[in-house]
Amino acid sequence: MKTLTVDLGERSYPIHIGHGILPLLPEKLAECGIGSPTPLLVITDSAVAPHYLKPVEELLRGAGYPVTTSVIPSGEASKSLEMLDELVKVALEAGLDRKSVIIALGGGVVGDLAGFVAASYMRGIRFVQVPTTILAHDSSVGGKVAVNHKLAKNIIGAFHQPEMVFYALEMLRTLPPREVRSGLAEVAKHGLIWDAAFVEWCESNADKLLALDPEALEYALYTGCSVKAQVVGQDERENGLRAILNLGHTIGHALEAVSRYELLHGEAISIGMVGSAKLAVRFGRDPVIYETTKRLLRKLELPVAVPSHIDTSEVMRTMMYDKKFKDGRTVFVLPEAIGRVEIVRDVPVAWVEEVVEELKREA
Ligand SMILES: NC(=O)c1ccc[n+]([C@@H]2O[C@H](COP(=O)([O-])OP(=O)(O)OC[C@H]3O[C@@H](n4cnc5c(N)ncnc54)[C@H](O)[C@@H]3O)[C@@H](O)[C@H]2O)c1
Ligand SMILES: O=C(O)C(=O)C[C@@H](O)[C@H](O)[C@H](O)COP(=O)(O)O
Ligand SMILES: [Zn+2]
Repeated sequence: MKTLTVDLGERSYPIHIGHGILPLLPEKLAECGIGSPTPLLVITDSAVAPHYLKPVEELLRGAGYPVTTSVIPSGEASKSLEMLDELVKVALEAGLDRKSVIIALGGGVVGDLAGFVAASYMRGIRFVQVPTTILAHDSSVGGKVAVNHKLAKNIIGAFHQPEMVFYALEMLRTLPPREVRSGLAEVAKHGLIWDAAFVEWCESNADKLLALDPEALEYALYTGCSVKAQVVGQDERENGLRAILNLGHTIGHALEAVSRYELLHGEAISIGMVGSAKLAVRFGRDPVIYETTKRLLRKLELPVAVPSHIDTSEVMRTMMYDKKFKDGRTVFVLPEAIGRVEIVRDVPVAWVEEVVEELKREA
């Protein structure tokens, strides 16, 4: 097992990562100040529960924790105010108080939702991330928790850091192949924003990653978590640097919403990252950036074009709700080289629209 730290002063926390570490969960909980008999509410989803809820529950009960469980429907639709309401009811009926702890056992949907329940229940209780997807190497770190509004993704949320991230990689074995690919988009993103050598490594090891080779996966997820931890450690609340983690997300979030979440998060972000590379080339950056980005994402078997049925004007309208846009002015994260990005203001809306159209023609 390896351990990283998200360095945030009194809100610092460990990320434990490794294969076969699940049995260590109670011990690691106790180490971060959540000793038994702290009451726990384990929130998970309907696709994760059949594999992992019972073992996790047995482990925790065996260590003396009183455990309540709640299983939400799997899928993005669960990141909603209705589900928040439902989980608050569960928490109240279980008698959770301000000393209780929520355990988010699942992917980014469970993590974002359960984290937001933790951020808002009784004005904030502690929570722990137990990620079960590749994508969640990103979502479980950094404390962005949220639900969606029908007009915009992640628009109702908070910054609420977990007490610990416990990443037992043996749980990734049951991931459907499409979810494996989707998660690899955020792995690629961490390379593209921060580490050119890691981008090269991902390209050379794409086959191993897609086949869930344990060693390759552990290296990639450790590296991805470490990039995220470094960025969040320098800018917890996205006053500057942290915005780089949004590479591909301005176009990507709009595509996700307009596709009614038919496109998975990583798929939409993959297309968005190709769009950002195209925009960078329009600003005079080296076309090699675009070619490398696209080649890497293709190697990871991710989509690199906008599905032809997506309506460009709806994408443009939805994009205007982006949290980075201020006073109607566009703000984009664009690559300036492989492994390095810049924040660019006032990207002409016409260029963005043309790029989305180009990406559609390439479908
Ligand atoms: N907070 C953040 O910083 C952040 C970062 C990136 C993404 N996100 C959010 O994360 C969400 C996407 O996360 P995701 O891709 O993990 O999606 P997800 O949570 O929906 O999980 C993907 C699918 O895999 C299933 N699943 C999860 N773990 C499994 C396992 N081990 N075995 C079998 N099936 C499993 C889930 O039930 C679901 O059907 C989006 O809502 C996105 O906005 C948040
Ligand atoms: O942690 C961050 O900061 C990120 O931007 C990570 C993204 O991968 C993630 O999708 C995040 O939820 C996007 O945040 P948002 O503030 O643009 O909704
Ligand atoms: Zn993301």
